[in-house]
Amino acid sequence: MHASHRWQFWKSLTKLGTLHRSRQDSVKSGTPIMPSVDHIRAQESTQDRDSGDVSPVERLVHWFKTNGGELSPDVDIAFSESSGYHCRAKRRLGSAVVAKCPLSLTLSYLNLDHAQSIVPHVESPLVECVGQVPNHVLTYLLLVEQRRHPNQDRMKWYPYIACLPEPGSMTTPLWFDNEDLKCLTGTNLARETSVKLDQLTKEWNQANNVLERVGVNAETYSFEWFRWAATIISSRAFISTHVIPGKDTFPILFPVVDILNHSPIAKVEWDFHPLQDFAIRILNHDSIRPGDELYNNYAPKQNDELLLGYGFCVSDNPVEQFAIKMRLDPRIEQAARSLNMFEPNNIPFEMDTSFLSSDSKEEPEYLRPKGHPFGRYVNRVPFFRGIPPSVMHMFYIRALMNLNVNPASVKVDSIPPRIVFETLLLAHEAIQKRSESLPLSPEQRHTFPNVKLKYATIYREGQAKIIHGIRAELKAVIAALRFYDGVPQHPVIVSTTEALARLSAEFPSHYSHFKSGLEQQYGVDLTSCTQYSADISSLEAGEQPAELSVWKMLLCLCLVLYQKNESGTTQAHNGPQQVVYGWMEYLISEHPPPTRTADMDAEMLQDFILGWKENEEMVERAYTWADEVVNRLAFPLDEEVAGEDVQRICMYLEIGVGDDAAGEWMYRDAEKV
Ligand SMILES: C[S@@+](CC[C@H](N)C(=O)[O-])C[C@H]1O[C@@H](n2cnc3c(N)ncnc32)[C@H](O)[C@@H]1O
Repeated sequence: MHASHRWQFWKSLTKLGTLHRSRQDSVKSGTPIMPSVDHIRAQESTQDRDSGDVSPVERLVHWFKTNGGELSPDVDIAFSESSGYHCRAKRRLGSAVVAKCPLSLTLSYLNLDHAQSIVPHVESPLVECVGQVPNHVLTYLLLVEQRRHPNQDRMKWYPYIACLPEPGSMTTPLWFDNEDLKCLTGTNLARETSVKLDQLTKEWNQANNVLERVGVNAETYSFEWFRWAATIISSRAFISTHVIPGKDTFPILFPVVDILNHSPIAKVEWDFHPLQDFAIRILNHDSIRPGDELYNNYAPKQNDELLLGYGFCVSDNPVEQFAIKMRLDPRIEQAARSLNMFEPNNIPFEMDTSFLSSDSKEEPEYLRPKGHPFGRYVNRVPFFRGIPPSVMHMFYIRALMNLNVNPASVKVDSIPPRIVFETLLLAHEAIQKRSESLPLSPEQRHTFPNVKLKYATIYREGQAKIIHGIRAELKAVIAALRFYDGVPQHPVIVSTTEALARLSAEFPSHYSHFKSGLEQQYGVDLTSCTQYSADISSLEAGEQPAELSVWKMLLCLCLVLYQKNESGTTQAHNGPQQVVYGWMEYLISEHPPPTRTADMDAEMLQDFILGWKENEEMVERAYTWADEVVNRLAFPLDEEVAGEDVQRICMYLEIGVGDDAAGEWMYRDAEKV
């Protein structure tokens, strides 16, 4: 089979579960029929080779070979606590084929279907259930029957079943107790586990109804054993497609071929001969040394799939991604559609538009960390490349809504920086929120109370690393724009602290008046910037942060100063810098001043705006504008002031309009913004 074929096959392989870490029989219903793990291991290790006793694995190999299976003479099947059964090279491999299993030894529902002649029939009361329960459920029932039959050693697959892991050693989340499940809190698997358990319960109930109807004793098929069979299938079954073409796909067990463990870097080939057999070949068999473990490659699987299906995870899994589900409110989506925002020519950032034609509601979407082997998403804006296009498109739509921008007025090949910035804020806010339920662990743990917790922790921490990595990437851009000191030369994010510093430098007398207004109205002192920052961020005005109101006053004053300068009645103290005027020019272009005034607290204005009386009408109009601008464009930013975490209210401000360099920050890598 060619590599691409193999990849496809693996991709569609059914999901699987766990191994025989400790094969004690945890099933409550009486004495275990099969030997316990300790018993097996005792047999595997202390076997007296001359006594004629046969260990379970020897019995398996004997059964396999005498029934047409092939196992390379250069390999051994070994058992260890950490790897369960696995395959090792005894010596250099003479051939690429490790094991080949004939179709006649496979186990699936098909063995119960006496109308077919592809695989041998088994005699069982379950034959009555064919066509009455889904095929995969019938396979679970057959497995349970084989495992729990009173004369199990006379059953067709006894040597194989005797080497399968027991319920007590299952480590998929279907076997997690409440303590173990806590470790999944905040991860996507928390929900998927409960969905899967619900589905299994439903299937079990339906199977019970059918068993009762056809007169099969349902006691054998307890939920515990049903769940065991489902885990065996998810952790080691293949799909039938390539070996039994022309039939609907179903899970099928290939004894012995399924004994190889997974390595994401193993180079293997799956060699299917339709209606005959299936062999596993090691492509680099020449480089295998005696004693090496021989691995299969279950395909590039993420840890959620590995944990849920197989009960283990790979540390630093190179293909790990973070599944996200984010949807627009259906009414917003409908409105956006009617504005043609789902047309390929309206997709921003040069993103791939294929998501428009796929049913994105069905397909999982993933955040991808830097250096991911699948590559990242195409996006003109480097720091958006870890986020899937459909999700970025959603943030973009919401950004236009927030800014009240008509999509028809935006050229998607030159999106204004303020829109990109709003999109960035929304993306950061959403990712930040999602990441809060998955905090990064302060230190790496090395010991765990049980295997389930070990793998759940590897999964959880891998997920946390990705979402916090993406969050940090976005945050770094915001942080790089955040401005604290000096004279800004480019777009910046400022709080009122820095904006007031500019006012002080450029309009000292207006600043002094404003400063006393702050003291009078809020009791905050501007003599120390740090003290002011800490005080203002802890104050509320009405139900809102007081800093919002300060911004309104400040922008009102700045607009008045700007308009008076325009009309030639005032000039900035510090002449050429005039950052304040540049900011006003930019804000006016974003939000033109209104022609009417709204209600306001005139007395309050008086405290902040020097010369308010003489320019009453102008000030009131300026305040109306400032109120709208702040409500639309100001945003909260969490940061540390004097060792405390506080929330500042900030503005993104460019200096003037038509500055071609204003959007440079959007196309630089996050670290270089
Ligand atoms: C197809 S079986 C492989 C044979 C298995 N070791 C056994 O004892 O039967 C898949 C199971 O092996 C275990 N396994 C496979 N690869 C593993 C790995 N890299 N690390 C830990 N366990 C692994 C998991 O329990 C998984 O559910």
